[in-house]
Amino acid sequence: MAAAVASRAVMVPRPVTFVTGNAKKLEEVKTILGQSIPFQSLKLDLPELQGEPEEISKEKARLAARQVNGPVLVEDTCLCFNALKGLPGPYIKWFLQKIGHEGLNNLLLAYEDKSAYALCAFSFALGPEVEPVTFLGKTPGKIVPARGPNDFGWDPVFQPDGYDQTYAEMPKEEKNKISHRSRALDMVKTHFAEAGYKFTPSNEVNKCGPWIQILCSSHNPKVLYLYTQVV
Ligand SMILES: O=c1nc[nH]c2c1ncn2[C@H]1C[C@H](O)[C@@H](COP(=O)(O)OP(=O)(O)OP(=O)(O)O)O1
Ligand SMILES: [Mg+2]
Repeated sequence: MAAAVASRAVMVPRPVTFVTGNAKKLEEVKTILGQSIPFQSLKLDLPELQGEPEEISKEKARLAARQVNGPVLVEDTCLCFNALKGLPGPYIKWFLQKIGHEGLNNLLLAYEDKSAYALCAFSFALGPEVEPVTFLGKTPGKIVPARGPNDFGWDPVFQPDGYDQTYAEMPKEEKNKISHRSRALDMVKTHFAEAGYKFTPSNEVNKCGPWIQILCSSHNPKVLYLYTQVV
């Protein structure tokens, strides 16, 4: 059976590359994905569109796929305040840089509603000619005065619903269980599983390094091999 599939395989000798300029994101993605979707990473700060999170993420994937000329995974993260109708949203990076944690709290001073949600939009593109698919993960919570270590973005000011700790105060494993990022990655994993991607060790490939094959199953018209690298 496996041999029959392999004989119809179209080789795509490119790894899935996760493109990000953010080392902390990469760390979480590595931990959450584990060995389920092995990938390599490329440190690149891609230009970002203005607009809705899904479109920003898709456009990042298109740019990344052109740069890498192969399969890519990217993500865009938003922090959305309900009292501000979803802002700062995708612009959180610049708000955080300019006004910091205290400034983010101050934005909500005039409102009783401190509720917010963290949103992660992952996009996966098989290559520069293929339209990306997007997966959204959302975690509701509220904005609080900063608590906990200040080592990842707005983690100290975001307290997810049902917890009395901020993202920053939680053990990493706890954040990774409930985070916007892990929820979106669950959908990425499901997509890979439903599309029929299977990880099959290949002796051929293993000879050239720590590579793993993803075998895209027979319910796709073409059988693809994607090579992904464990980093
Ligand atoms: O789980 C998180 N917990 C706290 N802060 C976070 C998280 N995830 C992203 N962040 C920060 C990074 C950046 O200040 C902004 C998102 O902007 P965003 O454009 O998606 O990230 P980025 O420019 O750092 O990396 P990339 O090269 O992948 O676009 O929120
Ligand atoms: Mg960015």
